[in-house]
Amino acid sequence: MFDGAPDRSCSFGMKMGRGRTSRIRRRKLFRSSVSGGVSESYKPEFIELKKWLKDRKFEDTNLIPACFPGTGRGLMSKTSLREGQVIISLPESCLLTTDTVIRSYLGAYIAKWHPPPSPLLALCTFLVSEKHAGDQSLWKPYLEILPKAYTCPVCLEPEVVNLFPKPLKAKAEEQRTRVQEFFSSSRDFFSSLQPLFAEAVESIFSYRALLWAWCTVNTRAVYVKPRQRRCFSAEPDTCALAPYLDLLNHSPRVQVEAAFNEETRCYEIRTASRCRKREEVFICYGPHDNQRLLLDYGFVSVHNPHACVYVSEDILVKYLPSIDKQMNKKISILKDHDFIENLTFGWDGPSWRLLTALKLLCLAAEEFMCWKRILLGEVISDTNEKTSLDMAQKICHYFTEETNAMLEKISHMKGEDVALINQLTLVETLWTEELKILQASAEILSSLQAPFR
Ligand SMILES: C[S@@+](CC[C@H](N)C(=O)[O-])C[C@H]1O[C@@H](n2cnc3c(N)ncnc32)[C@H](O)[C@@H]1O
Repeated sequence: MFDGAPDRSCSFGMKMGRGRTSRIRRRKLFRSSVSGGVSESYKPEFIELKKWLKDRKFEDTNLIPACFPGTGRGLMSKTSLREGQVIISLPESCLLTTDTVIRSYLGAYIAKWHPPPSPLLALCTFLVSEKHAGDQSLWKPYLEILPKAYTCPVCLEPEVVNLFPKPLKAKAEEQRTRVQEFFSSSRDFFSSLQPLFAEAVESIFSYRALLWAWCTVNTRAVYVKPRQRRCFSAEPDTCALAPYLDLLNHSPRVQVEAAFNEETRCYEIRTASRCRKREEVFICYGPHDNQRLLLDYGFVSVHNPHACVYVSEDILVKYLPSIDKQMNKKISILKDHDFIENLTFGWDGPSWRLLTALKLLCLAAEEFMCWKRILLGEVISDTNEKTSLDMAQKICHYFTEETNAMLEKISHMKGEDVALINQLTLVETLWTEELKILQASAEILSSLQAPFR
């Protein structure tokens, strides 16, 4: 979670916008938010968790667990929350870190294992082992509220991953390979733990169990200051599981500050957004687009201002005149100047990067020497402006057709395979959001094209 999780850099400690405009914008956003949450604090698992937290000196006065129509399980405000208020302050004793693992019965096994295990492996091993311990586990109340299954791409059926937009599909396949390698490279370490268990370790540390633990850390861990310990490999040791606090869902529209406070020795979250009583309280996991949210957290955010549609090199080339003798040169200029990736359509139309790449690709032979001016954002000619906008519109149209075809295919599959309905709905939401972006982009492009007609 929150960008401290494996493979991610931290963006959870973002600064809040402090000006008048951002305050007004936040208020407006806040007013339009929906709630309708139903409290879940009466549920036995939350009563147990509350007791467990209280024993560790944490009592929450601001929030209660609840279920919300759009986002599922999350936290709801008990009272109205002010801008700048600390909404949660979780004592160090509640955090599950590699320190917890080292202090446990696993510590001696980690210390003697070569090559040293990664901090991620230590956390995952602890989660699997404690889950296996059941009633005997000191962490049981926390383990009980963790999801039983996840929706990160690695957990989805291959036929569903196959329906992803191309760039996401490639990343999803990488994710699957990475988790499989994580499992196969950890098996010897798991075997070394056999003296701790009555059952065969293979049945405890199965692929399924490790996958569950990997997803738990990947979707829920908060970022803590890196530690360096010789008993671990060199990978960053920056993840901590933060029971209860990890029930907070993501909204791209809120801003928070979150960090471990060295003075209070608590992990604290301060919100920059006001929140009325009984509203869902959100934090922001980072300014992620929907493909990234699906890859890292297994969900899609509707109306996400950071959502976009990616245009890859092959699509660019597909729409260029095949007779352009300078095409290869143009592509290599784009590559050399880092203009071949992250070309997108967003809610505001084609990104500046996409339009710049298209302008360069559309340069007429006699304009070619001006390519540097294009990269600096200059206008070269009306013809160049027009042809690049026309090409953007064609690409947008191509994506719209592709998206409609995918939505039709998904709708058909939903009728055919009821068991896959939730997974299919997830990918359908992604495509539906992409379609809305493309429709907005097509309109903006039409208005940009108008002066050239
Ligand atoms: C840190 S947990 C948040 C609590 C989680 N909803 C739960 O019930 O345990 C992160 C996970 O919550 C879900 N989630 C977070 N924000 C969401 C949102 N805006 N809409 C839908 N699901 C969301 C995703 O499954 C994500 O992997």
